[in-house]
Amino acid sequence: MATAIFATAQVSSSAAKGAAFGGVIAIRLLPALILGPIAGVFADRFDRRYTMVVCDLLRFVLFASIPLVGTLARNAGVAVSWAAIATFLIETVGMIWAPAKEAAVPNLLPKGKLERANQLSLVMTYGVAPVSAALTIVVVSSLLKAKTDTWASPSNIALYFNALTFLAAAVTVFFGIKEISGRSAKRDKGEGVLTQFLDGWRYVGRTPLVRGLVFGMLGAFAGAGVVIGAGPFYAESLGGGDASFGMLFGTLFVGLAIGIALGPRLIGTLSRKRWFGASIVMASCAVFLLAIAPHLAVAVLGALFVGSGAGMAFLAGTTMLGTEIGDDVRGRVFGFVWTAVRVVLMLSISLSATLVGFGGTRLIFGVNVSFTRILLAAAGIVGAMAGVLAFRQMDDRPGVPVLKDIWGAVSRRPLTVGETDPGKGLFIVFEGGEGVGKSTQVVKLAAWLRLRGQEPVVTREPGATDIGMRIRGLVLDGKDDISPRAEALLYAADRAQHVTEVVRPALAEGRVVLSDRYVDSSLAYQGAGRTMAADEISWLSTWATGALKPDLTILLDLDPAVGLKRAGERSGADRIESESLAFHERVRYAFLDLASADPKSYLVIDASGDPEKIALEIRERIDVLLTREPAHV
Ligand SMILES: Nc1ncnc2c1ncn2[C@@H]1O[C@H](COP(=O)(O)OP(=O)(O)OP(=O)(O)O)[C@@H](O)[C@H]1O
Ligand SMILES: Cc1cn([C@H]2C[C@H](O)[C@@H](COP(=O)(O)O)O2)c(=O)[nH]c1=O
Repeated sequence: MATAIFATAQVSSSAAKGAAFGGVIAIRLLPALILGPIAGVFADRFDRRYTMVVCDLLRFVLFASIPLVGTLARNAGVAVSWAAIATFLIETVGMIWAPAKEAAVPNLLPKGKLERANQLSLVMTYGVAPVSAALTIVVVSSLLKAKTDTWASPSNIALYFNALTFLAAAVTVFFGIKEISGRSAKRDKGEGVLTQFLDGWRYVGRTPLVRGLVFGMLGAFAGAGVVIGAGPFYAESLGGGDASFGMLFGTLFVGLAIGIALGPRLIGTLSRKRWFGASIVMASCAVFLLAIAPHLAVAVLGALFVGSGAGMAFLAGTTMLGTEIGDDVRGRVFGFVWTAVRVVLMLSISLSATLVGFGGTRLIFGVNVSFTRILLAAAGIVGAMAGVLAFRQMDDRPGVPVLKDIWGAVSRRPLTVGETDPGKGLFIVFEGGEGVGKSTQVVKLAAWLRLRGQEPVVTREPGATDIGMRIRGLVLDGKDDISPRAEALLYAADRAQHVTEVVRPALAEGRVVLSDRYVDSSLAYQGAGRTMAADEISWLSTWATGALKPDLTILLDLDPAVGLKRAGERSGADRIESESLAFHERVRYAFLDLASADPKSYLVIDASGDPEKIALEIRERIDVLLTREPAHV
């Protein structure tokens, strides 16, 4: 806004003002075309914190230079030319900054909190920031009305302020968020820039999830572009003018905010992959409703649904880009998606505005139909097709009826698998990496419970049943190459038998069950360790256990290097213990992520301390649980 207003302020005729405004906007989009495809390589190749800091410092200097050059040159031609060049450079730098930032954020948060973080970020970016910017510019303009020709004109002040925000961001990221550099130290694998660039494109092409995300996002943005481009003519076709257009546009944004703010609460546990496709289909159907709306009231309803569908799809899409795509390629995927989205949006806005301008009205079956409506109907159909395509590419619950699944999630009765009453017992699970002391603590807690007159059932995974023992032999002792999917299924099979044969009967009798490992081990080892999709592993375990959840999970957290050393001193390394340290580090962080996403269900303990102190900490928590639940005493 500041740069476009600055450019228009430098010229006087209305044609020149229009050209200056449009020129600045066009220049802002140009770098996306030129630089977008390789911007992601920067984010994957270099330290993301330094990339962000350097980009912000450059933007600070460039923004400040626009009013400075204007004041010093005292020549409209020079000022506007430099504004255009600086704007181009700012946008170019922004193209490099954005994938670095987007790729860094998922490493700073537990996976379970990323959706919340994205909600906050989207509301700030598209809600709070533009409104505050518009208000600031109104206030600054009215305060400085008399000083339009000096260095302190409103647009100059806005630009200096803008420059300072980038300086503040650079300082914050450099000194305050050092963790951004944390997990990226081993990223440079000696590959050339071109190889990394091509690898990124190949990854987008061959990964169904990313393909689905790209189809869906591009379809949604093309539809949004058509709605924006055709908007003024559409308002006319409803018999309204600028006020109707303003109302529809405003409603679209209200819908967007509603989708982003309330969507996750509405759909509860529905698979995010299904939610993404379904939201695009919903937004596209609403675009079709706009096309056939007979009057403004129906069109306002349509705009509300277009906005909320788009908001939900945007939130689900950005969250999945963060949670489902590996750190090493995430920058390139973000770079690719943002570039494609900008180009599609720009093209669809300008093409649709041009087309409806020339299109006029057509006579169809004796009815006068404006070309705007035909275009909107086509956009609705294309968008819905993109949504269905995305849904099919990404569906993680094939065979589960879609509408029933959505209704189950909305009505809080998700279509889980054979969910049964867990009984009145207490189910305590010990989790953590290798050698953290789970078995040691299970024995200590069992002994304490016996002193209190309880007879706990002590069990473990894998291997608590006869079948489980054979599975344990296969997954841990065998030298065979087991594929990740087969491994996940073997652990799930052990778990199904374990729950049916040992855990549920004991809980039904009201006993306390202490299990050394459960579902979280699969999420951590097969999900994060083997880098399989977490929600697929989760679904498999839910199916295997009939959705039986522990009452408390005690997570013993320890540096894997220390744990593996402890375990190695005890016995030789098995198939999983022999995995790399990086594998075990991923496992550790996955356990911590799970605990921080649901802190009430976990007790996280530093396992490097004295075993007796750890046992005391556990007893204190169990004591509270047993006292609160008289059935177990
Ligand atoms: N807090 C502790 N400090 C030091 N050593 C410990 C501690 N707790 C347990 N150990 C020792 O570490 C080794 C591994 O402990 P334990 O078998 O209880 O771990 P675990 O988590 O069950 O391991 P795994 O998952 O590999 O079966 C044992 O030799 C045990 O005596
Ligand atoms: C339940 C479960 C376990 N694992 C792995 C984790 C360990 O390496 C072994 C079990 O050995 P322990 O000495 O009994 O702790 O199996 C896994 O990868 N996935 C799982 O679901």
